Amino acid sequence: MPFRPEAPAAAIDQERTAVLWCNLGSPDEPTAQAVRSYLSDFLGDPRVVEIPKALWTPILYGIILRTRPAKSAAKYAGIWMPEGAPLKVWTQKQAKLLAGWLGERGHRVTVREAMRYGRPSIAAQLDALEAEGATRVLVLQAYPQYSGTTTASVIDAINAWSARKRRVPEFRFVNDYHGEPLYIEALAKSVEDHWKHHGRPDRLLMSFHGIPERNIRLGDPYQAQCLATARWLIERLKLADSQYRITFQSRFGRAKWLEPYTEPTLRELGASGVARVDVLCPGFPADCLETLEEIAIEGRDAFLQAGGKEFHYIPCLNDRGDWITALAAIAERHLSGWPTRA
Ligand SMILES: C=CC1=C(C)c2cc3[nH]c(cc4nc(cc5[nH]c(cc1n2)c(C)c5CCC(=O)O)C(CCC(=O)O)=C4C)c(C)c3C=C
Ligand SMILES: [Fe+2]
Ligand SMILES: [Fe+2]
Repeated sequence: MPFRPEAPAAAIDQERTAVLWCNLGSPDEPTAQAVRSYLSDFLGDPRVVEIPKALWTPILYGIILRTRPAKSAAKYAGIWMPEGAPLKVWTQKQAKLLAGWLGERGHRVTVREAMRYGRPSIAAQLDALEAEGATRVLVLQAYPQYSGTTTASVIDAINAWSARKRRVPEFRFVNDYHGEPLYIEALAKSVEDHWKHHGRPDRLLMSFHGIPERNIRLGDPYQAQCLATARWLIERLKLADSQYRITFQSRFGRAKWLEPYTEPTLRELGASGVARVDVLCPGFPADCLETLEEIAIEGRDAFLQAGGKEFHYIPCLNDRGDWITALAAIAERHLSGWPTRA
């Protein structure tokens, strides 16, 4: 039988577009066992801990994974939602809302959430999209500021999946959106909404997740992007220098991480007579352990114990309409040129 190529029109009709909304991920349950499995995946990622494997593996398995899982599990238990881990619940909801928004604008795209560590994994979601016939995938990440430790690690996971495939879909990656005006506007509105109900604080503290300072010296643009996001927000909210602080949280290990550190800053503010502080975490689009526990519980305690009088935690963007609109605008811009309209 002679070879009969498919008609070009039929081939084009078979193109399917998808958006993969990626976030860090959480353990399946708030138990030491589930946290151990999650942390071994997370902390075994060479993008996250850049210590040579021969040195790091014995420390990770011999020390960290013996003690940290139970402690972290207790913290997760304190913030767990009826539907599951907050980060997963919000990320899933964001994917649904984004799909609805894009659908209403006439785009024929599938949106799926995926987790870099834990479930649903990036590989499992790409397998599902492949089974549904997706031939183009736009990869969006829940990290507005680029870091090798997060953004590049998601790209590594996509590449690892692709390495096992004969037909690799056409991928597009959005590496950051730290200066996206609609993202800044959604953050500003979330702060203004809070202030409308609760009045204004003496200080607004903007806390970003930290990374080792060494990563910055080696070329990671993360710190510059966090500072730029904060700067846009400060300008939009018309804050004077005395009205805000920018800090970095979640230091891990003994190396120097980005400074100033969040918790010591909260203590310093409480001790120096600042009565009320409001904390916003602009780098986290979804509430999670780092915001609900480390800031809203531990940070509050630190500030009040040091002498502060009133502590307000301003929630992450989560399912705010203005944030979903921002996300959809970013998606739409990067979908352009792909025929997604029915
Ligand atoms: C060990 C090094 C770590 C680096 C580097 C790091 C960078 C980094 N992380 C986020 C966002 C999140 N991290 C979260 C939890 C978390 N982070 C680390 C360590 C590093 N993060 C650990 C060990 C943990 C797990 C919890 C614990 O045991 O303390 C989370 C929350 C996850 C959840 O389930 O809620 C987020 C989100 C960013 C943005 C970042 C670099 C820019
Ligand atoms: Fe982290
Ligand atoms: Fe933490």
